[in-house]
Amino acid sequence: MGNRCFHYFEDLIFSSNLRADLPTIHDNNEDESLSANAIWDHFTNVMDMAETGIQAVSLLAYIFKLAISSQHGPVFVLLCLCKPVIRVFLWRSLWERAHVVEATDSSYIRLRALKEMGVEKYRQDIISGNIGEYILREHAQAREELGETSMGAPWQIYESTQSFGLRVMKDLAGDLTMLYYAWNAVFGPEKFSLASIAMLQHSESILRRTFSNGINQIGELRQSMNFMKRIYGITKIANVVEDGTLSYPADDQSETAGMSIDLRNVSFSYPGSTSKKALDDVTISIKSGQLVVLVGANGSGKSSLVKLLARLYDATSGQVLIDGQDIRHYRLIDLRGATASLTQDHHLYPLSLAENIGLGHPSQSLTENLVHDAARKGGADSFVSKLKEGFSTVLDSKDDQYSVHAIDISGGERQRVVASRTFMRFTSGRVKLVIADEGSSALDPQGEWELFKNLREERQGKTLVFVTHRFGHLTKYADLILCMKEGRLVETGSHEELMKNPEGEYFKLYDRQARAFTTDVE
Ligand SMILES: Nc1ncnc2c1ncn2[C@@H]1O[C@H](COP(=O)(O)OP(=O)(O)OP(=O)(O)O)[C@@H](O)[C@H]1O
Repeated sequence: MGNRCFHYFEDLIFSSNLRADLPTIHDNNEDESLSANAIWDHFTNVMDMAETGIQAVSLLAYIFKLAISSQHGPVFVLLCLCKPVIRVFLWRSLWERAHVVEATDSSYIRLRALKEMGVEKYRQDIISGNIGEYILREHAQAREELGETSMGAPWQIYESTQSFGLRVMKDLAGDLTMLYYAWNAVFGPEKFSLASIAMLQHSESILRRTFSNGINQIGELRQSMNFMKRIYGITKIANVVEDGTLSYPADDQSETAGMSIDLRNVSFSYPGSTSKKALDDVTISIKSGQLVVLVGANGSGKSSLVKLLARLYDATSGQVLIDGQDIRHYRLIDLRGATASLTQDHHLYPLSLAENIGLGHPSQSLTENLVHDAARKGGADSFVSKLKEGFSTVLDSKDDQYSVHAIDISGGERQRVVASRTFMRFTSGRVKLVIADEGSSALDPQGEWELFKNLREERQGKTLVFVTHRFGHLTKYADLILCMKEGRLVETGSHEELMKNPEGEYFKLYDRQARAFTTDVE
């Protein structure tokens, strides 16, 4: 039963995660804490609390009966309950109110950041940079600066801020039964037998403990119930990027045409971003079948632009038109099927290399000759064939604690596998837009040259949009070069046209790169 519940929660989270798009993940990132383990813990908490509740009611009935039979009546029962009841009313929990927790203490923030550097991800940099001592020193200093400030959880800190008077009142309420015994001992000793005092005291202390436990758990109960509610909430979260209804490509569209793209006054800010816009009033027209190259300094908005084309995000304002229609009107499944993207952010899946390539076209992922052909075009075949298990090799998944493989490949080899996946995608015959965002950044010059050559050979019926910092391979073949600066489109044209303006951004970027090879001047 436990296992089945656990798997049910696990599958629910897994399918919701797979369904969510990027802005939705951003908006709901608090739900990273949502795991089947956590839910199972909360579920068992609720069960424990129900048990405590039943215990408390039974004990109360028992004490009531005892008190009546020993002639102390309901007054004594009321006194017993005073403390727990007062605690209920004075209970102060952060979970009772909507709250946002933000750390503002700079020493606290620094201490947390330094602690974070203890994880494996930073080991190599810390060892090779020889900065272990530095981190320890800074950590000690931040700890000292933090002084007595609590590092506790926000809800604990909140509970401890209750006024002194109220806390004293809560404590005094616990001594009322003792006062009752004392009063009776002095003014009516005949009412008590030693046996009845012992029994009442014993039952009272059990009742108090049970109530205290229950009350301590009230905050947890709320937290647990809210947590459990969230699991059902995540299945209902609608994606921010809404689906459209139009098929793509439209039936009347030529089978052989690539995607045409128009951006009209497009501005874009990332969800939650308070800094400047990633794209600011960009207007672009890309014709069907063109080879377009996007250039610009770091942070100029190139990747953001191609993310809008892949509809990973929607523009904040303005319009993106695909073949004359608003991109939001098309069915997402069609648009994504018509787009092949190759970026430096792509990862390999913890599956075999064959599947890693084959998943470019999932329904043909096991078709060996297609996979091998894609691997050849992506430049992965030569290194894969040298691996002992060839295309069946499963790479070591660093996140899998039970993984016993020790096989890993270089950054450039990974990029070749991802590029092969893109060539595999072409075999669907549905691709009309190819986006390559620095997808060759880790390749050696020969590999990069071959990749671009192979991509150009596949360009029939496709529009190609490349993002690059390296001029040469691509810019000389470009039908259109778009030059970005600080989120704005500052220049467009062919290489020859743009090179005619020595004051232009493109000329400066090109010139700086060319001079690196011809002079020693910085
Ligand atoms: N996920 C994100 N959340 C918030 N801001 C982002 C995010 N990604 C990028 N930005 C910001 O958006 C702006 C444009 O970034 P973008 O990645 O589009 O630039 P780029 O031209 O591709 O840069 P690079 O050449 O370094 O890859 C930058 O100011 C960047 O800091």
